[in-house]
Amino acid sequence: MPAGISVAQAFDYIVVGAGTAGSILAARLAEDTGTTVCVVEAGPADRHPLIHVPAGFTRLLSEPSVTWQFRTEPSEGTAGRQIATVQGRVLGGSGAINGMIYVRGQPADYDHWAQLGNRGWGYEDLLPYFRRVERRIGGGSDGGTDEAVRGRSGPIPVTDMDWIHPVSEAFIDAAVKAGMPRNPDYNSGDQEGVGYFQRTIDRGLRSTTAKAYLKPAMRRGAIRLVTRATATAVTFEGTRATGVRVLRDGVQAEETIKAKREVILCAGTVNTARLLQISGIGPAGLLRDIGADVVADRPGVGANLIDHYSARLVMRARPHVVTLNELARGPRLAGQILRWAAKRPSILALTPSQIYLFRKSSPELDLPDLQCVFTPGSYKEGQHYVLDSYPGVTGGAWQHRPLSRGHVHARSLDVRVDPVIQPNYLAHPIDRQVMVAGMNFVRSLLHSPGLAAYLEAETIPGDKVHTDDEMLDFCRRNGSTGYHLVGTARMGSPDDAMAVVDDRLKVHGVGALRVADASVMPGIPSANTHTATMVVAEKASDMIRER
Ligand SMILES: Cc1cc2nc3c(=O)[nH]c(=O)nc-3n(C[C@H](O)[C@H](O)[C@H](O)COP(=O)(O)OP(=O)(O)OC[C@H]3O[C@@H](n4cnc5c(N)ncnc54)[C@H](O)[C@@H]3O)c2cc1C
Repeated sequence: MPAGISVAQAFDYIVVGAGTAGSILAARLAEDTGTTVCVVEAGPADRHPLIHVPAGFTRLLSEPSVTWQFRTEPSEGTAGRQIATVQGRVLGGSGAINGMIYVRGQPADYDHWAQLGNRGWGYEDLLPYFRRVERRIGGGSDGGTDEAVRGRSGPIPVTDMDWIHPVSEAFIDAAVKAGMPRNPDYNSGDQEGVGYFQRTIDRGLRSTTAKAYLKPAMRRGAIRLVTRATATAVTFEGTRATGVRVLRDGVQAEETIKAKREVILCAGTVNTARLLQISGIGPAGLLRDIGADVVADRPGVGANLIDHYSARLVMRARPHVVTLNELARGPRLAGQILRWAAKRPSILALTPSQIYLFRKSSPELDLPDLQCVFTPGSYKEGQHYVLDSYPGVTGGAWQHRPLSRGHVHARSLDVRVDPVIQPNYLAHPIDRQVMVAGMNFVRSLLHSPGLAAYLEAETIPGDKVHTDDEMLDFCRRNGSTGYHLVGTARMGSPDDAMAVVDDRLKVHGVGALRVADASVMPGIPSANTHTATMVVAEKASDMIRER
């Protein structure tokens, strides 16, 4: 780690944020001989051991040394509650603390982006990038992998679930009996069905873009990574971005790093919007309120915030059933640790949910609009990821493509003051309807005859909830973030007043500034958002390198 940042040296590119997207982008840009890249990351290096052990996920969420401990604003959709919407603040970003579930989404998601006028962002355009990211391991000829669609040699390992519980199999059987197809590969372009999630876990360890892209690129040189350094503003000459001001941990004075070609923001959906606003790019009224000099009046900066809102049901399992709740304690846990150390299937290398179900909430629909999940473990009511003291299982649901839209607004020019984050969950009536349909379906599966040998009673929501209105009320009081925030710097054409970047990810109204992270997505994919973010970064790198 350098003792100071040389303000004298200018880099070709400055990448703000060494998260999911920033780590890919910096690595790709540095592939061109002679190109210099400086990466500024607010968080520390990824030395925390729980980053690398998949089961560490639950603990990391409350670990302020590697996270932004953001909270949403109260809203009607959350019955006035605030929700902790933690984001990664460490090398690897949210990808270093996420659930490691690997979902591409539906071709129609990306075709919709293209239909909005974003040239080159349709599914067929993006397929080479989906393939370039991944190293699909397993799923050979009889495992349903279409070699023309999947990638076998990319940096990010994608593996199949290797830890199978009998109650998980019973849940899948129940879904099949209810008419769901068992899908051999939901990442093939045809998502509908039920089965086990694919994961970004390899030989028991989490993969991140920092480990898979950035670190190997740094060993080749040409990248200067500065951790524990928060970008406080983009600097401009007129409307051309010239660099970033940064504040390093424990240092009072800001320093300026200069970019000869471009500044690229990869700070994530919340921080990118806030950084644009405090740098003077955003709705003029908001900029004036926080005291920012207006560089470009772009009303869309911070608008269009989208997230998946999820809720869960819990069933108490019969006393003889050994669920994750029991395996994660005492001598059984010791056994699991030994298995993990020996690289055998273990609960230490699990994703938070193991089973997916992609489903249409109504038969008239063309495509699934719901993601439902199942895991043979359960958490205490009102507490995030604290296991129950009795055997239990959890089912959950969220709507793939919510229509509710929220916003991120800086409260202050000081990056240490958290911004307003208002996702407006369940504000749209269709979102409420689809949420309830998803919960009702999962509930029906949990109570199906095939599961009766394993499960004895519903504990959450339990017998207080019968009607759709009661289920909606339950979701409002108990639902939570999917941690899939996107959209606050959305892509769109110059004549779209609410667009923030164009389809080459250049920020409208200014020069030498791009955004390349989850914030540019105009709509939320029908997926957990890590894969789509990696694809945005891969495509951005080709556009910047004019390839
Ligand atoms: C808890 C959690 C669980 C999730 N689970 C899954 C999952 O299982 N599967 C899935 O597909 N998706 C999942 N996601 C979503 C997925 O991880 C994100 O969509 C994706 O990582 C976003 O990537 P990004 O590059 O936009 O932002 P990030 O990866 O968050 O990177 C942004 C980086 O920029 C840094 N930064 C921010 N502001 C500044 C600043 N001013 N100066 C310097 N650096 C800055 C941050 O510290 C961070 O490292 C999850 C997310 C979370 C938070």
